[in-house]
Amino acid sequence: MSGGTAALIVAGGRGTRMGADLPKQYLDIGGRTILARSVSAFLDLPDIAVVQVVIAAGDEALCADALRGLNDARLRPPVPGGATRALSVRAGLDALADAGPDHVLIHDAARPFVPAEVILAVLAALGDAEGAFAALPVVDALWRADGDRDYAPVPRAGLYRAQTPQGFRFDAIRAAHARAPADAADDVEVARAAGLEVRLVEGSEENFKITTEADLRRARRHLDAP
Ligand SMILES: Nc1ccn([C@@H]2O[C@H](COP(=O)(O)OP(=O)(O)OP(=O)(O)O)[C@@H](O)[C@H]2O)c(=O)n1
Ligand SMILES: C[C@](O)(CO)[C@H](O)COP(=O)(O)O
Repeated sequence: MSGGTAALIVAGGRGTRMGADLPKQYLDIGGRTILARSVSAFLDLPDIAVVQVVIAAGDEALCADALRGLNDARLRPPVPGGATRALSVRAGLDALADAGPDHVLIHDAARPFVPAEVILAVLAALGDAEGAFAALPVVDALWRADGDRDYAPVPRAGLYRAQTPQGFRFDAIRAAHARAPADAADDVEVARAAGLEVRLVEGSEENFKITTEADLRRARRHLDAP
């Protein structure tokens, strides 16, 4: 493959905040794993030419079980990530280099309900920007708390909650990640530090990240919703 758009699904975390017996991306929701749902969201789109999953070293059997039945030539064998999300992204970008994509959409495996329209909106924005990401405005009052008695209001005007996918020109984000700190919060931070122009596009409340057990209950309710 040369050109086109790659999807990079980061699944190298341990899910410590979930506190489950398995890393959260391998948990089943409604008969499919979180990882399989996230990967399928991109395989369902003909716009995606190749999908690369990044896992923690040693998770190969868990990943194979999680993705069993996903027989799509665009899905590459998983590669090992790193100790942080940024290092996992870097490993995934390096693994994609031989495919030579024009663009890459970087997505958390922990966001299994990403709507196609959000993915396509990020992809469309890459038509005339070096990067684009899904985000939602903060709509609740924000407080900075120190314990349950000492807190102060935080102005929320102009604040957004970043989601994924976060999409970029492939060569630009790969070069940026090669120089990025291992603790970069997300790929927008890496891109902007490298001077890339990154657009914000509307995300979705359906595109929530499964982080804690409460999110797992929310996800199961989401599937039952009419
Ligand atoms: N070293 C890491 C850490 C995180 N991730 C991925 O980045 C996404 C967002 O990270 P997060 O929700 O924080 O997942 P975990 O790191 O697994 O969660 P926790 O912080 O609770 O351990 C997840 O799909 C996770 O698998 C990754 O690929 N490599
Ligand atoms: C990248 C991200 O999804 C943007 O909101 C989020 O930062 C990933 O979760 P983490 O807990 O920060 O690893």
